Amino acid sequence: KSDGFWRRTNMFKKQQQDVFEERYLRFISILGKGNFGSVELCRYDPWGDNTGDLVAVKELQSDKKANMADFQREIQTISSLHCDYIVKYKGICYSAGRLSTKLVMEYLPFGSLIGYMEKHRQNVCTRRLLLFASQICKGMEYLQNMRYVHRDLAARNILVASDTLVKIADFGLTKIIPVDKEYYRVTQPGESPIFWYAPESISELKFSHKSDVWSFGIVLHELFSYCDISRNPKRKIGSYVQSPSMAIHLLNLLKDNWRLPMPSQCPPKVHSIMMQCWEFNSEDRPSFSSLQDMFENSLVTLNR
Ligand SMILES: Cc1cnc(Nc2cc(F)c(C3CCN(C)CC3)c(F)c2)nc1Nc1ccc(F)c(N2CCCS2(=O)=O)c1
Repeated sequence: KSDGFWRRTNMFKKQQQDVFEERYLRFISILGKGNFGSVELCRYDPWGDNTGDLVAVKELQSDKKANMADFQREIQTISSLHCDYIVKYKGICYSAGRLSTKLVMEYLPFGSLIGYMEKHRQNVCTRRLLLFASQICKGMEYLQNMRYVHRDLAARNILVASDTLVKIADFGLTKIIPVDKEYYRVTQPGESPIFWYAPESISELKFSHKSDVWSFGIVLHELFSYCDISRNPKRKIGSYVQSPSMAIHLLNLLKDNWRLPMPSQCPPKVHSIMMQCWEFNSEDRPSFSSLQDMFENSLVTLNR
């Protein structure tokens, strides 16, 4: 079995598969709703005196039984990940009444990176953007070592734990790369906006660590554009609109070597890293470990 397999199965680390009792899970507010289901802020308060922990609880839309298998896989995935730059799994809650399972995770108070950047864009300096970028890169390097492909890396799926810490969230589309292959081919097109997709993912539905690197380049662009999608040229070509003709249009643009322009006040070195992530041929793109070195160096030079 591959080393990724052994690490995932936690043969050596007793899985604290904590079960949370629904009666102690006190609803506070809805954090987000989507086609995936919903994520709620709750307090797990067995003592009933408000001393319990705040937790983020994700549950499937009850009518989406079809996704139950996907949700089970998401729970299996997130419970196997132990990394400072990935949102932490806390346990599961079987809600008897609704015959459904809820995924309990740590609560990150600052919300999604997009909301955070919109709110704090005035005082987030380049050094902090590079810190966030290198943290996302570390999280992705860890995922790669576990032989997982995220497949939906985007600023909307990055959460902010504090002013100096961001974490990767939402493993709903994450797949394991089989040991004998370098990529995962999905059977039907997903629902994610093709804006974050590598060319081979658009044209052949192929996903690999190198297609995650392409998406990481897009996240870099989002970071250094302060997640301001209004100033985002690809929005104009409507790549938020999912349609086959749009995919062909985007693919031809990429084949003609069109790429997102450098965001204003983005350091040229960071732009060159983005361009390396956006090499048309997946094998020409850097790995997350070599990207990590590039950030270490740029953080150092920026310090001087
Ligand atoms: C696991 C987790 C831990 N902590 C947190 N904290 C968190 C804290 C917050 F104040 C907010 C907002 C901030 C803005 N005001 C207006 C509303 C609440 C917030 F949205 C989140 N959220 C988590 N998950 C989560 C929540 C919500 C989600 F829409 C999505 N997702 C969406 C599609 C991919 S997604 O799965 O990432 C994941």
